[in-house]
Amino acid sequence: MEDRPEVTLTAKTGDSRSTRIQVREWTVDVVAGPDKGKKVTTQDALLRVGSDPASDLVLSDQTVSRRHLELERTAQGIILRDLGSRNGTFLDGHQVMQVLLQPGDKVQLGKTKLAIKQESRSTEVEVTGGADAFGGLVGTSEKMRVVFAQLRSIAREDMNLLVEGETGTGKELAARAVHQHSMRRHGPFKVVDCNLITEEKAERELFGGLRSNSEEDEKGAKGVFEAAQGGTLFLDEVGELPLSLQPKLLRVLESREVPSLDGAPVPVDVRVIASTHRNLEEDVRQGRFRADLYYRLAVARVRLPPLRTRREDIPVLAQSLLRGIKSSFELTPQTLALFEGYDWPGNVRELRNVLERGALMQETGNVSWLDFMAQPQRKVEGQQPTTSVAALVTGMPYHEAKDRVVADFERLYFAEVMRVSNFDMKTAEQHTGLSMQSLYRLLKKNGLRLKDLKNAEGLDK
Ligand SMILES: Nc1ncnc2c1ncn2[C@@H]1O[C@H](COP(=O)(O)OP(=O)(O)OP(=O)(O)O)[C@@H](O)[C@H]1O
Repeated sequence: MEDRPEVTLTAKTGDSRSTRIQVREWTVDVVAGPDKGKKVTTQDALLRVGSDPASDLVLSDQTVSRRHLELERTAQGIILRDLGSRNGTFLDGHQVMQVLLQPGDKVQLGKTKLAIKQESRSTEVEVTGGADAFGGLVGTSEKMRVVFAQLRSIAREDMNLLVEGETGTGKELAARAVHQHSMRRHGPFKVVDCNLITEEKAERELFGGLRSNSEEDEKGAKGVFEAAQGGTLFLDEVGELPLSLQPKLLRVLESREVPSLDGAPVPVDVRVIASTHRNLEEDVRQGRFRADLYYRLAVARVRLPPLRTRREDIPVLAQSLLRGIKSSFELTPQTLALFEGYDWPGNVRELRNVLERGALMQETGNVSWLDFMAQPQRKVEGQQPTTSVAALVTGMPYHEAKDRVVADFERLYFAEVMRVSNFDMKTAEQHTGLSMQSLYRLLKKNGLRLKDLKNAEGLDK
């Protein structure tokens, strides 16, 4: 780094209603190692480095861990955080876990060396002062207010949008908010989980052209593009769409029509919002995702920041989520401090899950909040597992008690079903008797991701 990183998000002008913010670009250069010459330039506040294809800077260096380190641009400068890498992160030969980078620092990880520098280029973003929500998204941090401003202006245009972010950061909520603030708000909002789109299902479920001979299809089930006519189609986890199907999706996006039963094309008027937790640009470079499709989808791009980089949002989010789960429980300053000190790997979804369980326990029993957080090292040693939720809700009105028990049951049930199904969705489909689509949505609703469940079993290193 030539210059010490300065404050990169600065309120420049503005009154109580509106503020203009300068967002500076910064670059991470690989200056030594197998990926020498590779670089990433970003305006985002967070950049993840590792061999995992979902990283922002993906390294092929075998001595680098999948999730090796992250760099966060803050008002104080750029903070480097090692993410528990196998071979460690070094500055001037000293191993570091978390450090504020100084000008000229070179970061060593495995055989790779990185140089980080702030660019002089910047973009001005107008944010509305005091706006702490957009649609269902809540947040008072500057990072979220920038996101709200971006989403608000994208909603007014009718362009396709790619929403990026880690699991549970609110990508689907952002897509819904854009729909609600767009000219299409009176039209439908349809969701497709691209994880579930197989070759066989694609024609029927996505494009609706070729239909099988089943009775349901005879009745004229439409593909989801037709069903979203006049509205918005949300392609959840678009990076999971098989390569073989990508040209078909591209064709629909380009021609704005889908084939009908009789073969004649039907015009479709749909805005597409896609989401991904992956680094799709890297997938394009690696040939896992078609470049032409990527550019069609990512006409506008918005990145949702992880919760650990905007801890100041936690109190307002927690209050809002508690209202959502109709809990009258009041969070103490101690609990909020505990929440603010935690990293929330599952982001806002994990916060919601912790609040659901924790509020119930605090209202009825007296169990530590630490019990519900995912990071095992934060759990209190020697504490007994919590007793059955059913036993704790008898003092509540019936409907409220039922909702609480069902939520608790679903989480336990699906986590166990996935475990005994060896984390195979097909097997779980048979076990549960649910359709793949319902199973997937129930897993998602309960904050259960296959990857995390496997991780917990030590299967996905
Ligand atoms: N900023 C926010 N304000 C309020 N609630 C939020 C926010 N972000 C996420 N949530 C809540 O967290 C949960 C997860 O959100 P959502 O499903 O939109 O995340 P996602 O990024 O699409 O997750 P995934 O990648 O796992 O599909 C939902 O209950 C949502 O209401």
